[in-house]
Amino acid sequence: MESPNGCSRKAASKDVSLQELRERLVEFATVRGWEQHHTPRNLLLALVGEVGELSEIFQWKGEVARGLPNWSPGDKEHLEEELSDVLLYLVQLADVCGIDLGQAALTKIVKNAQKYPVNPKPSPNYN
Ligand SMILES: Nc1ccn([C@H]2C[C@H](O)[C@@H](COP(=O)(O)OP(=O)(O)OP(=O)(O)O)O2)c(=O)n1
Repeated sequence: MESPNGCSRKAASKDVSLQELRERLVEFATVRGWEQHHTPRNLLLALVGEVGELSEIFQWKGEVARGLPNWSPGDKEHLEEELSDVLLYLVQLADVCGIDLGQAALTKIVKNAQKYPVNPKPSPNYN
């Protein structure tokens, strides 16, 4: 079944690994001769720029309900693109820094759980 942006549901539900993205991005840059430009600093600046573009989508909209029920297919497609740009630059940044992003993220989740145990005293942020 086709989604509004033309992607099949099967393709949309495929479990994509960070390693696959990393490999695809290395190929993308290599065949264009862009590796020389993909330095940590340049990729960080590109990432921040894309975070800005992502922010613009939400700018001035007020609070937005989870699932974006009132957004048009076009708005959702735009969001998909900007989220992807952020992810793709983040994956590239981690790669050129020699960081295994998937493992690093799993390790950070463990650290987060230790820092914020279940059933602590009521958090002032949520009460
Ligand atoms: N040197 C580059 C340039 C682009 N890209 C990839 C990563 C992003 O997914 C996307 C970014 O492309 P654009 O700079 O054209 O940005 P947008 O797609 O957001 O276009 P626009 O800024 O016109 O909305 O392309 C990349 O890997 N390396």
